[in-house]
Amino acid sequence: MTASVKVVDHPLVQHKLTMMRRREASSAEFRKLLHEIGLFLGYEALKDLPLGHVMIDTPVTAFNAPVISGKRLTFISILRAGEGLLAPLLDLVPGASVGHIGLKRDEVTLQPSQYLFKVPPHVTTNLVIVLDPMLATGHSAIRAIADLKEAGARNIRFICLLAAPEGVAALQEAHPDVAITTAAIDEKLNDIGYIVPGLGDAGDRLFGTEDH
Ligand SMILES: O=P(O)(O)OC[C@H]1O[C@H](OP(=O)(O)OP(=O)(O)O)[C@H](O)[C@@H]1O
Ligand SMILES: O=c1cc[nH]c(=O)[nH]1
Ligand SMILES: [Mg+2]
Repeated sequence: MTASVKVVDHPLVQHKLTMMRRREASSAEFRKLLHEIGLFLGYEALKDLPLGHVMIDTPVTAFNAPVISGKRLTFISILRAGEGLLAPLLDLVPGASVGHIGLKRDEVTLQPSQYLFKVPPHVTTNLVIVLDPMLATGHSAIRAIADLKEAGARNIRFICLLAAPEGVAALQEAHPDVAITTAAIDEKLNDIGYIVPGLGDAGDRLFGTEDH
């Protein structure tokens, strides 16, 4: 069975995404908006975390109160652009462990090459959330998740800001066990592998490295 694809269509998310897509949005605006949307995406992707209970004292009474229990979390940032989602996810779950996978897409072949793979040992037992704003051909996400499985990860979810239908289909085909949470599925890829209408190169826009 194929895992779910959840599009977070909340008006606040859609509005903020529109602001990000604008050519004239600065890196500072882009980063801030990605952070804000990342909080909503994380909220949605983690909504089934199991709860336990602990006894606490409020100023009024003792109370058996809900707390997150059981699942420990590892966030995996696909460099560079994943860093823009890592920060809001760590705001939500400060105690999560963090791994980094450095991938750079070749502009001609559209295949990613890996320059870093550094993940904590608990990926084998934790719930692993892979973060990358862009799911275009899907090659980068597919490679990252394959390498995480090779490292022993078994329980993996993927959060992105924006997906192409081609990327969603490819990721579902390669990793049918991985649920996807995104703010939008756009129309298509263009002939150089960019999401249309998209927002351009997320890494460059986050870090201000686009060609001038
Ligand atoms: O689905 P795909 O076709 O693989 O494309 C998506 C990948 O491309 C971008 O990274 P990029 O290679 O530009 O690296 P960067 O984050 O350093 O800019 C993006 O952040 C994804 O990792
Ligand atoms: O549209 C795209 C496709 C791949 N990577 C990006 O950053 N943007
Ligand atoms: Mg890039």
